[in-house]
Formats: sequence, structure tokens, C-alpha cells
Amino acid sequence: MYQILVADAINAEGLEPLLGLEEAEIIEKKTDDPEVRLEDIDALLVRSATKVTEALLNQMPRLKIIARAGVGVDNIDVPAATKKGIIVINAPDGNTISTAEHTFAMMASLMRNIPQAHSSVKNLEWKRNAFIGTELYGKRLGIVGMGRIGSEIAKRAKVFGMNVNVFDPFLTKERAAKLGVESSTLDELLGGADIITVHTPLTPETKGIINEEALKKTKKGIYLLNCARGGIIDEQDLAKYVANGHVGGVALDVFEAEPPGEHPLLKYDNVIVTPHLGASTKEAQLNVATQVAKEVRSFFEGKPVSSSINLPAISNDVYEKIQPFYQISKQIGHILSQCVKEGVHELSVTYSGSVTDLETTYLTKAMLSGFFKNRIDVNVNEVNALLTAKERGITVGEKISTDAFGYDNCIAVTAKGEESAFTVRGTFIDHYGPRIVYLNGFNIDFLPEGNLLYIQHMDRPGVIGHVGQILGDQGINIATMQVGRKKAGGEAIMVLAFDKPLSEAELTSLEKLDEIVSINPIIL
Ligand SMILES: NC(=O)C1=CN([C@@H]2O[C@H](COP(=O)(O)OP(=O)(O)OC[C@H]3O[C@@H](n4cnc5c(N)ncnc54)[C@H](O)[C@@H]3O)[C@@H](O)[C@H]2O)C=CC1
Ligand SMILES: O=C(O)C(=O)COP(=O)(O)O
Repeated sequence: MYQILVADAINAEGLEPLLGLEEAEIIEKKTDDPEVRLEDIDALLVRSATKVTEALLNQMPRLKIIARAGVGVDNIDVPAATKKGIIVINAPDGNTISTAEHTFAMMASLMRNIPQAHSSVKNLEWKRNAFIGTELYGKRLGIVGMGRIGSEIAKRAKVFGMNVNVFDPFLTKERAAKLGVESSTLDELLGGADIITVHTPLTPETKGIINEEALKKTKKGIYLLNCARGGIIDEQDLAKYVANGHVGGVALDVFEAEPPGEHPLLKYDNVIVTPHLGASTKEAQLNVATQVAKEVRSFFEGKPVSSSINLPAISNDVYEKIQPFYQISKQIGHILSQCVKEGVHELSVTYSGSVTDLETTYLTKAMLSGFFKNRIDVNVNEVNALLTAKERGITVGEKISTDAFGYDNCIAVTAKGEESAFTVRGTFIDHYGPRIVYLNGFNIDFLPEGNLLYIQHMDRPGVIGHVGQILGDQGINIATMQVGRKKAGGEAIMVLAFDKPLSEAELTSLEKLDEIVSINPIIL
């Protein structure tokens, strides 16, 4: 008998597909309910409230699948689940419309003081002059994060006659044009917007993306919305800018800690809030519950699941053979995603040598998982890699070549954007390990691991010495250094490895050297 624990409020009608599952018991209780025998649970269904920590997973030795009835999996320790062989699935698009609509409702409420006016009338007041609002029409809306929800917001904003600027480093020009929005840098968006709304996942890159430094660049009277995840707008910095009168108004559906308790922002009249209601509609809840229930049922019936974010879809045998190439493919993708500074619309992989005997599509998917790492909330793996690329408008190509550039095997990946193309080649050498052997036109040879710095420079006497000197003066130890050039005195590159990542100031110190063309940290 499978025991399925539904730990958060998940739509009962949506769970009906599970009722057709023979030998299954559905238990609707919190994970800390004393009546729940965690050690017997096979499937765990949650929303955002239950924190699926490693400690919780340690108490659930039979757990095989975690289903998130919603998008964000930041409440689930996915690496810990993966390590334990637990499949994690979510419902990526079931609540997109509801969240976009809620954001829009918040924006309209904020600009027209609806919550404040509502309370006032309920208190038997009639203060028409106290609630003069601002039109949305003609205003510039800045959208940070142009994925499923951001795109739906943009569509609605345009119908309201708003101008839309978006910042999403992973948005291609083609997709921006298709959506009819203007792509801009974060600084341009900050400086030009009347209203800013964030729709990224919470990642190390997006945490505090709107902080004091960013708020300083916004227009006085700026309106800010966060209906994505608490922390994308830094709450302490925001409170400071509301207190000093710079911010015109704030709408929050999410908080760094939920519920927020006695929060400094709650005392301001121009801060309106909802208790994480973005996905709380009948439709969205039915959608997400049905999606995950169908998936859990498929899983227990031994059928493939389609919205898994961590399922290795290969047998152990094949997995072992493929493992070394799997890792280098992933690293190549991750290097490309950090080196290409514009939206990518094409990723083409060429396999040559002994690797062509293997199932290369797994490797292409591994490369994509490395490419998408840290860009989207969902852990992209071999199960969802191609779908994710397709959703993002990225064409993925695979070719076999006879030229392995003198190596036993070679995996070459070219990423193409509007303005540039960047190629990385890697190989796996038995008893030696993975090596990157070509980077953006230069032959080189380095281990794709740790904190790297890729420097493009002119091949002049003393450059390497100067770099060493500048870093040495700051007490920074260079662990390894590899160099490559096309011809004497021309363009050259170096790849350095460090024990820890360099700070912004340390990177800037190197930029002062005349011979240096560009500096790019790569963290693997
Ligand atoms: N309030 C609520 O109830 C809900 C909140 N959410 C939150 O909204 C988030 C977005 O959801 P979707 O649009 O479905 O996800 P998505 O994955 O389709 O879109 C996220 C977008 O953010 C972009 N992005 C990633 N890093 C970025 C960066 N550093 N700067 C700018 N853009 C960046 C990605 O390229 C992507 O286009 C979810 O991760 C979730 O946390 C989602 C549903 C309901
Ligand atoms: O889907 C998401 O990411 C959400 O934030 C919705 O959260 P909820 O399921 O309403 O707790």
C-alpha cells in the first residue's frame, strides 16, 4: 500500500486522479502531525508552506517522489532529494495566469489606493480627496524576469496602454520582439520605470537584485511590486526607502519569512500586502493539483513522468558509461552560460571520437542542464532539458563529426546569440579527467572545476607577470594558470583558478591593465 501524504492545502478535486491508484492511501496532514508516520510515506505533496528540508527527508526513508503543486521549489531541498534518489516534480504553468492577474490586481490597487479607501469607508469615513490615485495608462512598467508570468504581465500592461521595459539577461531579442517589449539593462529599467515588478525565481543572482543600490537609481515616487518570492526586493533596504519618502508605494504578496510577523514595512499606509495569494484561485489550484496528481499516479504505475525536475532517465549501466562525459557536458554548458553575455537562440553540439558510441542525447541534455543552471527556478535535468530550451526559444542541434582534434573524444558546443557566437570544446581523458581544450577561438587546457577567471588580453611581454603581481599584492593565491594564443603578439587568453571567488574590487584591480581586453569569472 502506497502512503501519499498531502501536507499542504491542495485542491481535493484535483487529487482525484490519485483515487484511481490501486493500493494507495491518501493522508491529509502536516508533516509534524504526531499521527503521521513519516517513515512509511512514499509520496509527499506540498505547496509553499511545508519546508522539505534534508532533516525532514532523513525521516522519510521510503519517500520516492515529492510533488510541488505550484512552481517555486525553493521550499524543497532538491539537491538533498536528488542525492537520495527522490524524484521532485512540480506544476510549472498551472498558476501562471492567476499569478499574473493577482500582480495586476495589486498594481491597480496600489495606484488607486483601493485597500486604504476600502478600510476608510468601512470605518464610516468618506474622504474622497485623501485617495487621489495615478493612472496606469502611459506609465512605464519595468518587468524584471520575463518568463511565463512576466510575459503574461507584459501582455496585460500593453492592453492598459502602458510602456513595457523588461530586464531578463536570458531573453533573446527575437522573443522580446515577439512579445512586443523593449529589452533593457537593469540600470535602464531602474532609471526609466514608474512601476517595477519582479518575476524571477529566488536564486543567488536574484536575491536582493532590487537593493539599496538599485533603489537609488529609481525615480522618486517609484512603485514596486513583488509577487514572486520574498527577498528578490531586499526588505530592509525597501523599508529604508519607504521611510525616506523616495518610494511612492509598494505591493507585496510574498515575504522573506512567511508569515512576516511584526514587519517594518507593514506600518506604512502606502505599502499594501496579501498573504502569498498569487496562485490562490480555484482554477490555478485545480490545475496544479490535477497536474501533480496525474504525475504521481503515472509514477506509481511505472510510467514516465514529464514534469520531473531531477529524474535520471537512464539505467544504471548506461549511466556509469556516460558519467564522465555527462559531467564535462554539464560543465561546458555552465561555462557557456557564464561567458555569453546576451540571449542565446541556438546551442549546437558536435560529438567526435569515442563519445559518439554513447547515447549523446543524454549528454546534450546534460549540457543544457549546465547552461540553464542558476537561470531558472527549476532544476533542469535530462528529463526537462529540451522542453525548457524549446520554451525559451533556444534551438538545440546535435552533430557527429570525424574530427576529434587529436583527442580520443571531443564535445564541442557553440552558443549563438544575436551579436556573437562562443565555442567551448571539452574532452575526457582516462585516468586524467575532464579538460576544456578550446575556448572562444583559442586552444587551451584546463580543469573545469572551482573558481576560474577567464581573461582575454593582448599577447605582450609582462602581462602574465602584472596579473600575478596585482593579485599577489592583494594576498590572492593563484592555484593554476593556463594560457593560449593564436599568434605571437596578437590576442591571447588566460584561465586562472583560485581557492575562492574574487571580489568585485579584486576583479576591478585587474581591469586597470591596458593589455586586458575582458575579464570573466567562471564558477563551476
Ligand atoms: N506569488 C505566488 O503565489 C507565485 C509566485 N511564483 C514565483 O514566480 C516566479 C516566476 O515564475 P515563472 O514566470 O513561472 O518562472 P519562469 O521560470 O518561467 O520565469 C523566470 C524568469 O526569470 C528570469 N531570470 C532568471 N534569473 C534572472 C536574473 N538574474 N535577472 C532577471 N531575470 C532572471 C529567467 O530567465 C526566466 O525568464 C517563480 O519562480 C516563483 O517563485 C510563481 C507562482 C505563484
Ligand atoms: O507556485 C508558486 O511558486 C507559488 O508561489 C505558489 O505558492 P502556493 O502554492 O500558493 O503556496
